[in-house]
Amino acid sequence: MERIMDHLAHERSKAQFSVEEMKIIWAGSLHAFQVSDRIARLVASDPGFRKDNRAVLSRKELFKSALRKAAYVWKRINELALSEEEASWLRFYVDELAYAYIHWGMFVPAIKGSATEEQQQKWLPLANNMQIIGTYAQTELGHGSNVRGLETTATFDQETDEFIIHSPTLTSSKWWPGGLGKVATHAVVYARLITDGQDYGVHGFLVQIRSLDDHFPLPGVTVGDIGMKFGSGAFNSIDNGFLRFNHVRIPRNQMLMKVSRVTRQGKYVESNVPKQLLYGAMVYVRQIIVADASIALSRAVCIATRYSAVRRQFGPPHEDENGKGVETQVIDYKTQQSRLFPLLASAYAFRFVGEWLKWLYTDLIQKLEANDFSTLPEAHACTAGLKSLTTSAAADGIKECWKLCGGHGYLSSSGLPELYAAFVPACTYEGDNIVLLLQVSRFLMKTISQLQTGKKPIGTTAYMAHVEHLIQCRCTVQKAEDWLNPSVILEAFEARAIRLSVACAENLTKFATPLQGFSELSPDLVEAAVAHCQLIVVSKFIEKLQQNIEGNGVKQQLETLCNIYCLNLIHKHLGDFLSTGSISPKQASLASDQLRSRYSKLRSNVIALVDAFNYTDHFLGSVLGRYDGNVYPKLYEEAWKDPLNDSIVPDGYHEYIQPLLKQQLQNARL
Ligand SMILES: CCCCCCCCCCCCCCCCC/C=C/C(=O)SCCNC(=O)CCNC(=O)[C@H](O)C(C)(C)COP(=O)(O)OP(=O)(O)OC[C@H]1O[C@@H](n2cnc3c(N)ncnc32)[C@H](O)[C@@H]1OP(=O)(O)O
Ligand SMILES: Cc1cc2nc3c(=O)[nH]c(=O)nc-3n(C[C@H](O)[C@H](O)[C@H](O)COP(=O)(O)OP(=O)(O)OC[C@H]3O[C@@H](n4cnc5c(N)ncnc54)[C@H](O)[C@@H]3O)c2cc1C
Repeated sequence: MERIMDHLAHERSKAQFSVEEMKIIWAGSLHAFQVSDRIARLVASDPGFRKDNRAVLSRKELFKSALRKAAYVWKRINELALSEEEASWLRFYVDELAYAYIHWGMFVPAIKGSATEEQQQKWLPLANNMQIIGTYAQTELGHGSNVRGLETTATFDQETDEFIIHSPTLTSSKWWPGGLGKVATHAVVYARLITDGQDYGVHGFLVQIRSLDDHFPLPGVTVGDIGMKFGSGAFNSIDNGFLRFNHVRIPRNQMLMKVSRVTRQGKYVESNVPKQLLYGAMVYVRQIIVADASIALSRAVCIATRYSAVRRQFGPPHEDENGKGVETQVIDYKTQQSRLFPLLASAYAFRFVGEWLKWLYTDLIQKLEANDFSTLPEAHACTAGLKSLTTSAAADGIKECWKLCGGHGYLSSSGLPELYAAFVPACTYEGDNIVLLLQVSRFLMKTISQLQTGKKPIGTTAYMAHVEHLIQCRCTVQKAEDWLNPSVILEAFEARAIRLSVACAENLTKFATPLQGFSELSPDLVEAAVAHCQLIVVSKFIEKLQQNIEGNGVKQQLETLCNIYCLNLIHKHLGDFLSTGSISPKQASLASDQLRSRYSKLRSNVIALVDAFNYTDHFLGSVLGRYDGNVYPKLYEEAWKDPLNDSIVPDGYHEYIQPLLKQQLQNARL
């Protein structure tokens, strides 16, 4: 048997902590680690889940392959009688975007969140058994961010006890819903509710769009795919669709009636729950997207880190562990470290804030069930803000990782182009990132105005209670080591965040109306929101370190990562920290010194830190990120697999190359 050479073994031997213990920290618990590890291996060893040919498939082949895999996933879930938790891990590791993401991720949560108990009893078993396949049809051709501006109508017909769903204009066509184009049989459709001639705004309706017998669109329904999207593979395996209704009738009881309902007599009746609960599915998914951001970024970082340890360029002659003369590993260049290590730290930071956000969401749901809506505004602000912050950083980070791998990063076989193409729309879907930050700033301005009324800020805004101190406090750092003190870091971030918010609140008063002020100051408001969200990530990382963290050297590594995450943010947003007087130029320079020294401290541990993600080679899907570091032979092998190399002389030679060459030859002879 061929011995598998581990080109990264020397790197692994340098680690100063227990990788196995870190895997548990990354997974969240021993149980989560064990389940996810088992399912990851199950997927990796099953040829039915092969994905290495995705980049060369045509759109139709890619789509069909995604359909096949989705059906195979369902079959395996049933054959193996997987629990809900195991099934989620299976879908996750299969790593193929398909209609099932929207069915399970949005359609089912929308029903759970907005349907009455009775409606849930009818529809959830059908959806849970995949007897119907659903999509989430909110966005329209002319309206995405502005949900209140949706045009599709749902007009109540008292005579027949039905709603008539209609698309009055081209711009009212539903546009983008995943799984809609070719697969979904049902949709949660967001439409303006009209009864008794009055428009009550946007509500959710459950509408069947295709026959369950022959899959043809039902009468009055026009539906199709919106076309190819950015990048090969990636989102092209999903049929994002368009949908138009021509007076389609649905029974009255297919309005999702938890938040409000229409009676048999056509009377609109509000329940005692806030109307924002209609947007509940978005809060749920935004929280999941934060976890996705840490996964996507950590995948890219794992690839770039392993490859940076394998790749060698320039440098004074070194001897490797076998005494052979070699060039410098690119990971030892300080520029490479200053680009890569903050991304590694961010992956961990996002993991922990994602864990916390999941807790916040679970807590919200428990409170909502007890009719306590008090934490809804904060949960909305946190999910919106952290979704925005983490997806923007992860998308930029993946792109940086591809550049960190030089030319080879641009190859499909690096896995990075597809990862980028698949992840970058997360900056737009579930709310454009800027629009979401403006929601956060609205929440911050409201919190600040309530300080004057004596209302005590809670949760992630609790720091605002100390506004008087934070507005005038001075950072105490005198030497580089002082930057390792978590309370010093926290105070600097709190001071920057509150000073930016207070400046916005003061400036807003200078405008004739709040609307005008919000519009004029929106870039500043976005910066204040970013500062607040970064503070949340920083504080949750620091809180994580205060927990009981077991394992040889694990806590020390996490402390170093936390320091790098925070100090790099100070470095990147120095303008904010200096202009608000939160730190001085001298302290900024000490922060940079400390950051450099943290990179050196982390260096020998980075391969082990990416190993702790516990990603199989199947999941990573990258020649550059292989666990064994055996990059070059495998790149060469992959190159041979390209369809262009199926023949020695390419198709088209006889039509287009040979005549050209012959012509040139004849011309030369003349
Ligand atoms: C192949 C390789 C594989 C690689 C894999 C790697 C990648 C893995 C990724 C995994 C992918 C998963 C698949 C994902 C599929 C994507 C599916 C996408 C679906 C969608 O996009 S669905 C459509 C989403 N649409 C939006 O998000 C629209 C955004 N707009 C809005 O949310 C709202 O319109 C608005 C909030 C911005 C403004 O609305 P409006 O004007 O009505 O609101 P106001 O500003 O006036 O606010 C009113 C008050 O309501 C509060 N509010 C607003 N929203 C909410 C909410 N959601 N919850 C609670 N409260 C809310 C405001 O704060 C206001 O409160 P106030 O007290 O009055 O101030
Ligand atoms: C891959 C993918 C999958 C999707 N899946 C679904 C789905 O399953 N179901 C569904 O319903 N939708 C889906 N969507 C649609 C998605 O939710 C919308 O694209 C998103 O909400 C943004 O809306 P928009 O496209 O209208 O952007 P726009 O709002 O038109 O944004 C365009 C620009 O205007 C700016 N802008 C907009 N409003 C403001 C403002 N008030 N202040 C300042 N700037 C502003 C934005 O920042 C952006 O730069 C999907 C989208 C993508 C890309």
